[in-house]
Amino acid sequence: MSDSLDRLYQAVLAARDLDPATSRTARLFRQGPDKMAKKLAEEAIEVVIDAVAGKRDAVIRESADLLYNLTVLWAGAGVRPEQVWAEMTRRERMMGIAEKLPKSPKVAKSRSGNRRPIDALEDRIRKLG
Ligand SMILES: N=c1c2ncn([C@@H]3O[C@H](COP(=O)(O)OP(=O)(O)OP(=O)(O)O)[C@@H](O)[C@H]3O)c2ncn1[C@@H]1O[C@H](COP(=O)(O)O)[C@@H](O)[C@H]1O
Repeated sequence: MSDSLDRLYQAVLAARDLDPATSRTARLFRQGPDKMAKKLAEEAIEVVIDAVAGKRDAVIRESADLLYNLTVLWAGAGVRPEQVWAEMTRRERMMGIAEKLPKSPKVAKSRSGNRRPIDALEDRIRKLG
């Protein structure tokens, strides 16, 4: 899958400076990050609605639209796909290590309540050295 997204990302970069009248991607870049974010959110909602409705084929189509709009947003935000793959690999490794760790009491959320389990796990692994 990452190969497809890598190719799409390169295509999005290539379309960035095309004529917005004929290129949706160029138009999105011209409209800026707020529009990119709006389109991505809209696509995510369309995937959700179709999934809840059990429309499998629509979920497939809308998921492709979602991934397209995600790569456009990445490009607009200066995020490269390999940075996302690296983060996913990091988490995969941590989860792999986690399976071998002794079970620990559920990590209490910090007062702000926004502690992500993956970050708490990373702290545990770091403390174990
Ligand atoms: N992969 C895609 C791709 N996936 C989805 N889309 C478009 O994104 C839209 C997502 O659905 P929406 O319901 O949001 O679109 P819509 O119904 O037309 O409504 P609006 O977005 O116009 O409001 C669809 O119109 C699709 O045509 C894409 N548009 C372009 N690409 C690729 O991006 C590259 C650049 O293409 P251009 O943007 O055409 O230069 C090429 O490699 C293309 O294949």
